[in-house]
Amino acid sequence: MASVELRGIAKSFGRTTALADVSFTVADGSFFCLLGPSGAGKTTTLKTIAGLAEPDQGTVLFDGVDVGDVEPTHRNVAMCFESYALYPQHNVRDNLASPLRSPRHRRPEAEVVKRVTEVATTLGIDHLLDRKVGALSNGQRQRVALGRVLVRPADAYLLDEPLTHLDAKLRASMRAELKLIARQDGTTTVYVTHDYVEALSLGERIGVLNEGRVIQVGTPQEIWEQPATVFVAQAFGKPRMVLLPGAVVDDPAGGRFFRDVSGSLRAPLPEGADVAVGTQLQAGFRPRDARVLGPDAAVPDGHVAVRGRVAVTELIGAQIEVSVEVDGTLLAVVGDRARLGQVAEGDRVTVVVPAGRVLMFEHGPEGARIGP
Ligand SMILES: Nc1ncnc2c1ncn2[C@@H]1O[C@H](COP(=O)(O)OP(=O)(O)OP(=O)(O)O)[C@@H](O)[C@H]1O
Repeated sequence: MASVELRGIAKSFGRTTALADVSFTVADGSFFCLLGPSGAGKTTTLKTIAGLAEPDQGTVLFDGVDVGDVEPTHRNVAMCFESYALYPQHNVRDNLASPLRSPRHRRPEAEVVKRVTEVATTLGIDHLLDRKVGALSNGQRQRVALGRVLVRPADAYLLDEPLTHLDAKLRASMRAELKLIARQDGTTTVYVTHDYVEALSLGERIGVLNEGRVIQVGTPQEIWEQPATVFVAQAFGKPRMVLLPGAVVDDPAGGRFFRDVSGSLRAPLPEGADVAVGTQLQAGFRPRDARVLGPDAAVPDGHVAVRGRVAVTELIGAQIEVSVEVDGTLLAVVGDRARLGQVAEGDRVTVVVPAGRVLMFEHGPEGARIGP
């Protein structure tokens, strides 16, 4: 086991910049999720850690030691790619056992059998041990590929979207298993995903990557409650965080506040924020934090309100999603069917949100959050 640190990694392929500036540290024995959209540079980051991609700039350190000159085979990391490399003509048992039979990591046969059985049982593929890999479904193959990584002790596991080909139910149970395995073994794990639910549920810390840059690193709670930018805020949560454009205005009673372009939302500025009058900002809140009231409802204490018209309602099981149009911006609210079920398309409504749940961001898709 080892800590893994990346310092200022840059990597280009021809004219494509895959990594512009990537720095983060994964503590020894911890589970780190790297989240980002397609093309963000997640796989290239993993390959750089594994030594399969040589950075143009920057340093990779294991336990504080620069591993720039250490060959991939000597880095003692186990990596699982999304496009898994298995031996199709061999059965599952031999595929799982092969890392433990290689000259470098050879183990006594009794230990190999024990370990293979354990891993196969954990991943729910023990009934497939005698089956040829070529005769498996994609989801089964993906679990074999993951098993090949987990079967041998390593300083770090590097997992690239290892659950994408599984159905939702299996993915959820594999997530739980993975969490258990990583905790029990205490192996440093870097887990790449573009699924925010996976990142939030698995990661002790999460690094958010976009266009080859680390935008924020933090615990799931920090990332959720204090997103560094609009990009991070909108990368987590479905429906996405709602953003209303507006500007800072003078409060005749003293101080300043935020007013959205429709003029109906007035929200306090974050404590300590020193933003000039006229500065364009965006107010953001999570659809789950909002409630829909009647058009003339009184605004509850400690809440802010915005008025609009219901554009669409959509039933999602016991929940209902209501899209409210406010001066050209669609604003999603999610809640219980029982609570929101009375709302009909075309209704005039008041959307209320606890003032403490409203975040302020600078203008633009990369706008930084203002406040502590
Ligand atoms: N071998 C390569 N040759 C040329 N360009 C590459 C190569 N590998 C990656 N890239 C480019 O670098 C960028 C980052 O790619 P990378 O595979 O790291 O992204 P990713 O976040 O893992 O994406 P995905 O989620 O789609 O797998 C992309 O623009 C990609 O096209």
